[in-house]
Amino acid sequence: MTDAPVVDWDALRAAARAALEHSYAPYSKFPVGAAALVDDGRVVSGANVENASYGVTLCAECTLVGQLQMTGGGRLVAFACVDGAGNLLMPCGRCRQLLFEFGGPTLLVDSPRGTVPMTEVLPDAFGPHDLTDPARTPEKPGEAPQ
Ligand SMILES: O=c1ccn([C@H]2C[C@H](O)[C@@H](CO)O2)c(=O)[nH]1
Ligand SMILES: [Zn+2]
Repeated sequence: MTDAPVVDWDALRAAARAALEHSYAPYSKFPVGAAALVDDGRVVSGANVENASYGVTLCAECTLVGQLQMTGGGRLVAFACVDGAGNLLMPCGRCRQLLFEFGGPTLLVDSPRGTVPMTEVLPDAFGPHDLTDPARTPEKPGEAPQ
């Protein structure tokens, strides 16, 4: 049993708000900023990047995961996401799946009703553990199979 991680939620929310600066949301005019604590202490962030072909839009969580991978990978421990007014947002369905890959069931999500674990945000998640063929399954979430 590992101890609950120490999370500076104020700092994480501040990082999510800072990420808003990089949002490209000319169509929805709904900027989103996201930030996450990584198990090595890093904080990674992302912002939504929209497209004239609306469905091609990248949520803030997508660019956050891109930054995670491009700065050394690791496992997400805690996550926060805000709108342009700085209000906490819950990730959309697709992003819940995206976050599960890199945070697993213990990822803590900052929500308007308090901190909730991924098991509540995405119950009965489909994940790496469902790919039973070892050749296809990472050793642990966020770790690519060799
Ligand atoms: O979890 C979410 C949900 C929505 N958005 C973005 C996508 C789009 O640019 C805008 C309005 O849906 O909000 C995110 O970035 N993350
Ligand atoms: Zn999303």
